[in-house]
Formats: sequence, C-alpha cells, structure tokens
Amino acid sequence: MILYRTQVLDTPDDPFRGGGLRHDADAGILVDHGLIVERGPFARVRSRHPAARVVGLDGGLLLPGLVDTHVHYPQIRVIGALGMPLLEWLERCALPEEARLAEVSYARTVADEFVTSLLAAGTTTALVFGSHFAPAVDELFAAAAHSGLRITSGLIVADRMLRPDLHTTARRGYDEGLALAQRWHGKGRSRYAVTPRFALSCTDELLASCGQLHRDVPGSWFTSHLNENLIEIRTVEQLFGDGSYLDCYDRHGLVGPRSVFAHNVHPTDAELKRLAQAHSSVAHCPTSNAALGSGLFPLNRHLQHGVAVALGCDVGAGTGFSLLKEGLQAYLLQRVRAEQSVVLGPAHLLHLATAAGAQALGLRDQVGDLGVGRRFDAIWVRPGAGTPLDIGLRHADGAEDALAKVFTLATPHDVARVWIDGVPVAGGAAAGDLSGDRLGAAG
Ligand SMILES: Nc1nc2[nH]cnc2c(=O)[nH]1
Ligand SMILES: [Zn+2]
Repeated sequence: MILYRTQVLDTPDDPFRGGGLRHDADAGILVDHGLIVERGPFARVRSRHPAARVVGLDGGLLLPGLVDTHVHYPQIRVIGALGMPLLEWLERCALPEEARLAEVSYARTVADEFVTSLLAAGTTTALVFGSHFAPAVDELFAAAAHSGLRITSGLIVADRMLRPDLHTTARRGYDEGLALAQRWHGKGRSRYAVTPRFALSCTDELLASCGQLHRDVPGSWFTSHLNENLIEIRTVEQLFGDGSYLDCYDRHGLVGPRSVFAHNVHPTDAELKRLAQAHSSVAHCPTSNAALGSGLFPLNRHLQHGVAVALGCDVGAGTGFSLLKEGLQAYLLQRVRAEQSVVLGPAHLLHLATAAGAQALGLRDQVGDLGVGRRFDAIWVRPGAGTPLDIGLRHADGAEDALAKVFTLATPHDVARVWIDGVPVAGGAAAGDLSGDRLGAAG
C-alpha cells in the first residue's frame, strides 16, 4: 500500500448541477493495488495506517487523470495545418496521412508516438478514432495495452466520398470490426467502439452494418462525427434526402447511452432533444472547432436540453493533446459568445476534462475523481521552478484560483507524473525521487 501525501482537487459532484470543487490542502490518499481505499486529512490516514509507505508529492497539485472523448490516432503528424475548413483539411492533410497507415510498420511507430503523447499530456482514458486499416488498429490497441492507457477504439469505416484506398464494404467492415472486437474488447482496459467516419462518407448499407456490429458486440461503444461544419451538414442532407444528420445514425440503432458524437456545433433542437432522451454524449472539441472555423459550440443549448457534454482534443484538427488547453479554449469560446455564453469556472473545466468524460464513456464508477472506491488514475501537475505557473500557484488565492491558473498556464511539460491503476506510466525528471513509486511498479 502507498499513502500519497498531496494537495488534491477533484469534482465528484457535477458543478453544472450544483456541485463544486473538492479540495484537500494536505490529503492522504491510500492506494492498494491501484484502488483508492482511504482518503482524508494526511495526519488521520497516517495514524490509521502507520505501516503504509508514504510518498510525498510536494508542491503543485494532484488531479484525476484526464479523460479525452475524441482524438484521432493517425493524425498526430498533421497537427498544425491551419487555415482550412473541414472538408478541404480532410482531403489535403488528414486523409493522405491516414492512408499511410496501410503500412503496418508505419502504423506501429505512429501508435507509439500517439500513446506516448496522450499520456504525457495527462490523459489516462480516451475514446480514440482508430484507423481505416485493421492491422493499424491492432497496433493501437497493442501500444495502449503495453502502456496501460484505458482505451476505447475501433476500425474506422467509410464507403464513399473519401480516397478509394480508405473505402471498405459493409461486409468487410463488419467482419474486420468483429475480429478486432474479439481480439480486444473487454481485454484489460481495452474496449471496442464501432466507428463510421461520418455520415457523409457512409452509405445506408454501411451504417446498417455498423448497427449490426454494435448489437453483436455486447457492451461495445459507438462514436462518429455530427453537425461539425455547415457545408458538411448540407452535403449529408443532400445525400440522405430526408431527416436530420442525427437521423442517419438513429435509423440504425446507433443513438443510445453508449454513443459519443464529436462536435455537434450546429444541432437542431430536435436533435438535442433526441440526444438527451437517448442519454448519448457529445464530445466538445474547442480548439478543433476554432482551427477549422467550424463554429461556436452552443453549450447553453446542450445544457438546456440536458445533453451530456465532455471534452475532446480532436488531434489532428485540434491543436495538441492537452485537455487542460481544451478546457481553457472552451472557457475562452464561451466568453466570446456574448449573451449566449455559459460562464465556465475552474470547477466546470475540471469536471468537463475528468468526470464528464468518464461518465460519457460509462466508466464513472471507476475513474473521474479521486474518491474512495475509484482506481488511482491521477496526474501530478508540478511546474518547473520560476515558471509563470509556479509563480501563480505559489501566490494563488485559494484552490479555485490555483486551478484556474493550471487551466490557463499548464502544458504537458508541467505534468510531472501520471498514474493509471496506481502505476506510474509517464513523467520523469521533473518528478524527482519518489522512492518506491517507480515507473512500471505496481502501486
Ligand atoms: N475534425 C474532424 N472531423 C471529421 N469528420 C470526418 N472526419 C473527421 C476528422 O478526421 N476530423
Ligand atoms: Zn474528429
């Protein structure tokens, strides 16, 4: 057992529903085989467990591991292509790179780069858009399993409107998806997600095969894109004729409590109503929406309709892996929405980046906060001495202020250590000597 002594912040109760920030300035968190078994003032927990090994996390603060509900594994190398709207960016930047993952050795290198970057940013759980190539999806699951990342992912399918080398058929997509699910779904921390790229690139027949696969793999997840860009939406309407964008998925049983839709920047009220009724979730990806000029996410309307919202970095349209940056961008975006804005405080941002994501992925009983009974998925934010974040934290006016500074100033360089299930999986030099708590050691 390890007893961590630290300052800890989390949001067990939803700040959008009256909850707030939970803060312990000198907490003791007792971890046994990756499970948090006790939490309280350090002195009290220590006195009850005098034999536990104490690991002091001095300076900085401990947060729950970040949960990313929308990120593309094959796109790490195309981050930063600015100045294009969605469809042009896909054609010129994203899809040529995605085609390169046909080569397994290339995919393996990219998978390693991807998983390493996610963990370094403090993301411990992610819903990941996989690849159009099944062997490349195997590489992703293998890299995630090796690293410890909690991952939900799957084969991307499309059968029109992309490059022909990224197209599949309903039969092949089903068969390859089923085989991947049999290899990875429910193995360790991995789960399978049925993943049509977006309705624009999928015929009804392909989406029907997705519905079949979702039903045939019990406990599988579903994810796709929705209502991201006005030209995309108009094209989907022309292709499908009747009904809304969401209807394209709904017709095939793909709108339910295990469905996560990325973006939803331009929803109708009827779509929001249906998403809420189905207990589906929306992955809000604010840096991507800004970079592609997709629009201003209507958080107020999602909240009014009771639609669950979490955060996604949407690499590579998004500008990096940090969900702290996504939180800041979500905040800034709301500031410019004028009278339609939702003013987000630091507790809202932390909730969106942790518990809300865990909820969207059906993992809230395991992760999302650092209370008793949760797995110890955590990040230690400890900036280098003399950096603006270090100065800000030392002069912070209370916990909310400290957390606001983290969202404003922290980068992956400030994530000194990352644990999943009590095992350190990332962080190094900045973490100093945590005797008995080494990378790869069981907690
Ligand atoms: N942002 C984004 N939107 C998409 N819609 C379909 N594919 C993509 C993608 O790769 N990125
Ligand atoms: Zn995306």
